Amino acid sequence: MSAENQEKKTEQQQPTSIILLGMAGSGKSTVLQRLNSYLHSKKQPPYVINLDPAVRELNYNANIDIRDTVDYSKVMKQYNLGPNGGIMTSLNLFTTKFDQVLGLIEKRKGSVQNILVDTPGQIEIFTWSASGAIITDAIASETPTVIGFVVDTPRTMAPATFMSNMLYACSILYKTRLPVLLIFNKTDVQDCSFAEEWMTDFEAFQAALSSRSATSTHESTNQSEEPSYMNSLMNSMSLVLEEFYANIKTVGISAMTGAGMPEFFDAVEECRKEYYSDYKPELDRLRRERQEKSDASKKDSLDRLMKDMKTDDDEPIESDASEEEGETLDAQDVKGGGINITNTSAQTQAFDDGTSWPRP
Ligand SMILES: Nc1nc2c(ncn2[C@@H]2O[C@H](COP(=O)(O)OP(=O)(O)OP(=O)(O)O)[C@@H](O)[C@H]2O)c(=O)[nH]1
Repeated sequence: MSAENQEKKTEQQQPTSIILLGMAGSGKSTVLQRLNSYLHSKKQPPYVINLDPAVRELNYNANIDIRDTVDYSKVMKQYNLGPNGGIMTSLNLFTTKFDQVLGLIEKRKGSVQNILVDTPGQIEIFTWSASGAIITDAIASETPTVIGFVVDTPRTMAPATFMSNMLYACSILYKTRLPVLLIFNKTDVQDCSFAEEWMTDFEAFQAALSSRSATSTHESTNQSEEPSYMNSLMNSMSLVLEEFYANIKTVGISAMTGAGMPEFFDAVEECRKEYYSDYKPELDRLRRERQEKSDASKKDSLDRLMKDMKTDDDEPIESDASEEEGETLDAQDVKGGGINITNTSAQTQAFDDGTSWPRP
């Protein structure tokens, strides 16, 4: 088999990771539950990861659940944090062990077709934190990854809410560099055709803006109360987002009734193709650049060290003192430059270091 065919075959065997993001209450967990049950009904059970440490009850069975590893309420108490700080710190602690999650994903690659990832309700904690970026990058470097941005369709009928969602989705696209699928959820309450029209027809969005208040989901009869700066700002934004609209995929679903599931997976398949054609080459290029930079900096340090050693003492160095005394360096000493990194008492209590991952 040629190398190209072999590569294609390996690509086909990779499961697709779908990371669900969205504003609080948009329905991420319900969507995940629906996707999970749909895939089970198709005899293609997915691998499910919950990254929300603060959720009380999950309405699906997660293979990996952050709550099994980090105790969110203990983290809050011991570090004196509020709810958002607690979620962020829990995610940071979990990220330190994410290599184990990747190991489990690696093992399941041949047997699952989809990996579903649920994220914390407070979207900014995941999208704008270092740990969120590390987790997303780690998953995306391991498997073809799609960001599923869940939108609450009935609420997005207000032009300002619609625009906020679009700007957020756009910022996530630029931040993660991964294919984004806009999931218009709750179509049992409100059909999403109006939003798709606003995305393709600028005049339709303008007409909606002039017939209702920017923050209202209904058409208004009293148009004089509309602040005109808001309308013109949103008109301009809509024009700016034209390029984004042209390249983004959308799908309407109802997590409640299960409508739109086949269309959802068709759209995911399209995004997966995009990942391989557009995103993966870019990710590989960035990774190569990072590697080259790190190699160059290592070589530079080594050269300087050799130079210093030569000027300090012109005689060649024959043996290391520790070797003479029969001591050996362990990996920890080498990596930490002799500094011992220890867990704080709070860390050891809140973060169960010895956890063997449940239900892998
Ligand atoms: N009618 C309708 N309601 C839905 C649908 N999907 C979710 N909901 C409701 O929306 C509310 C929020 O759903 P969740 O799944 O908790 O949303 P979430 O985004 O995970 O919430 P956080 O994690 O707290 O941000 C719940 O009351 C759900 O029952 C849907 O397709 N149709």
